Amino acid sequence: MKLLKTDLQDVVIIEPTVFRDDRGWFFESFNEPRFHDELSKLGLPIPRSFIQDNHSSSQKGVLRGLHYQLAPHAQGKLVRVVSGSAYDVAVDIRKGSPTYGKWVGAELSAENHRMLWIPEGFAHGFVALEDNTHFLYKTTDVYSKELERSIKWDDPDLGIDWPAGADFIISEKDRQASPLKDADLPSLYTPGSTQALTLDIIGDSRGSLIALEKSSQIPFEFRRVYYIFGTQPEVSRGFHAHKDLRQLAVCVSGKCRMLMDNGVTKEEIWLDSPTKGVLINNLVWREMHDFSPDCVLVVFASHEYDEKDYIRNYKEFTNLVAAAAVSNEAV
Ligand SMILES: Cc1cn([C@H]2C[C@H](O)[C@@H](COP(=O)(O)OP(=O)(O)O[C@H]3O[C@@H](C)C(=O)[C@@H](O)[C@H]3O)O2)c(=O)[nH]c1=O
Repeated sequence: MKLLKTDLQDVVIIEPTVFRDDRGWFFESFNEPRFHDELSKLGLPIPRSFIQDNHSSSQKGVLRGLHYQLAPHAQGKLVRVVSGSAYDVAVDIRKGSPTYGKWVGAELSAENHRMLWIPEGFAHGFVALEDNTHFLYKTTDVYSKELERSIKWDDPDLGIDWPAGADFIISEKDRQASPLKDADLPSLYTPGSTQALTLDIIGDSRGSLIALEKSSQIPFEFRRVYYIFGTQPEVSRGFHAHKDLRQLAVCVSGKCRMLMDNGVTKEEIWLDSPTKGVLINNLVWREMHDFSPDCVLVVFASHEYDEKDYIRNYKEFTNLVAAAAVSNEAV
């Protein structure tokens, strides 16, 4: 499997290794460890696990998009075509992103077996270039009718260079979509999201060194660093969320199990190497379990300590998540 960069840093084309013989061909259409490994090599974040698969069929000229979902059901999509061909487009719609409003396109076909990885925070659309184009995709979150949104496919502010052809066939919903300037958009980071990071090692014969700098490794201005150590294995900690605070946690020695919950889905990650970090955005309920006796957990925090920023009651947390979803819907 080869990952090819596009003009949008986080969007990549995946070219699987196809094994051909006189019977036909074979390829791995998805291999999670390899996918994660290849993303890490490009310094890209590891996505949440895929939890839904979709399959659509379109006749030539059908244009679907530009679609996305808001938090807490934002979706990353791994898309491919298994019959026919399509011109596939991803648009960076993350407010505050250096590539905000920029788009990339790629031809995906049953023939070239190419896939496109479109992370959360991007809008997605495609036009079928042939009849009977079958589009298959994996998503990192479930479909949400309430949180799905569309941006107008021909918004002049985007200037997408769709392949020329006959009149496109477009659903009524997509005809009614907003232009980017009026759309309800995600931010560069999504409250309620977490992200596993593989930290770059600078090493030589003397050993390894990891340097954490704002921007390259820590995507926020950090104002505080603290560390947790000497926690007994039977003791669990955390059990709170933050209204605004964002953090990056790394076990520089030993290990512990982090449980992160955005009020809708739960994720677990073992911090068991100084090369593994986890970015925890605001509105994430976190718990830390199974500390090894030698565990030293270093945390980089976006703000100084402020008790008022803590949400220590789980019910209050889920109420806040629900209120954030409703206010997203109302925008
Ligand atoms: C996307 C989706 C739709 N549906 C239903 C809703 C509706 O009744 C019917 C058809 O939905 P749509 O018209 O929105 O289908 P479609 O226009 O194909 O939507 C898709 O477009 C591409 C570009 C994407 O990126 C996808 O995420 C998705 O938004 O299927 C689900 O039940 N689950 C799903 O995951």
